[in-house]
Amino acid sequence: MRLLIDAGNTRVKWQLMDGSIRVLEGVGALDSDPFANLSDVGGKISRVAVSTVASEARRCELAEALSCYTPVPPCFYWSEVERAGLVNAYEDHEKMGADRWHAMYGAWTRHRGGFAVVDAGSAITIDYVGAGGKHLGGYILPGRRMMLRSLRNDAARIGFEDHRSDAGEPGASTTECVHHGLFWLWQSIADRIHHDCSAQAIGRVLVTGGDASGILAAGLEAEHLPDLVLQGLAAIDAEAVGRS
Ligand SMILES: Nc1ncnc2c1ncn2[C@@H]1O[C@H](COP(=O)(O)OP(=O)(O)O)[C@@H](O)[C@H]1O
Ligand SMILES: CC(C)(COP(=O)(O)O)[C@@H](O)C(=O)NCCC(=O)O
Ligand SMILES: [K+]
Repeated sequence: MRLLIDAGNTRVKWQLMDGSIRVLEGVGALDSDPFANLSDVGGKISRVAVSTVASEARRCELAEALSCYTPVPPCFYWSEVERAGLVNAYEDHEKMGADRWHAMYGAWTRHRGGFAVVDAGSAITIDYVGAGGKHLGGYILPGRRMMLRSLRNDAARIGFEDHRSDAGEPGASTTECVHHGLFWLWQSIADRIHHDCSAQAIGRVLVTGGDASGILAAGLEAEHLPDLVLQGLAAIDAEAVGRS
């Protein structure tokens, strides 16, 4: 069986696959033993494929954590210049987060037309791909927890409650101003993505990441694929096995 891992800055997401069947899955912070559910099945793992954007130290910790469950060495996959007609816009492709490349490739394996990929994770990334597979570039913005954390930590007099809100009207308390402000920002991001897509004749938006449902609630018209990074990673790993 194949273990697929998407290690983001906040959480590790994994799926254990038997061919195309998902046998087990898990999610959790690296420090909270996210692979605990693998204890009974570790011996059945024959391949481990990883997409990570965490630091080099965290990458080593991940490999260490995995070694408690399987002796199979993890295979790390990174951003590429090109794959099967999908062409990276970055001059220095190694600088692009692996998750962005794998999410775009997951989208590319599903839709050969143009698309936008929105990954609302620790950071929010938006990437545009034209109909011919050319990556047109993207954006990186702070994500929900990052924004709230910076407001809490970097301003002395912004005290607010934890509170999820799907309201974007002007707030009448600090808590409302912060949470409505976040939703209002997401509404603006959604509008802007729709605008960019129509300007570039992109007809499809795919969204993934821990805050995908929040961005959808803010009006983003998109297909929600929570495991898009793992889908791209799975396709790339399968192609690597096919070649060997
Ligand atoms: N249980 C959770 N723990 C942490 N973040 C969560 C959780 N549920 C939703 N989120 C949201 O998901 C975002 C992180 O998304 P995720 O896809 O896990 O990030 P990453 O891929 O960067 O690890 C956070 O901004 C947070 O608002
Ligand atoms: C932008 C990201 C932090 C998003 O990762 P995430 O928030 O999902 O953990 C990650 O893709 C990354 O570290 N990128 C490197 C810089 C770049 O893509 O240009
Ligand atoms: K991610």
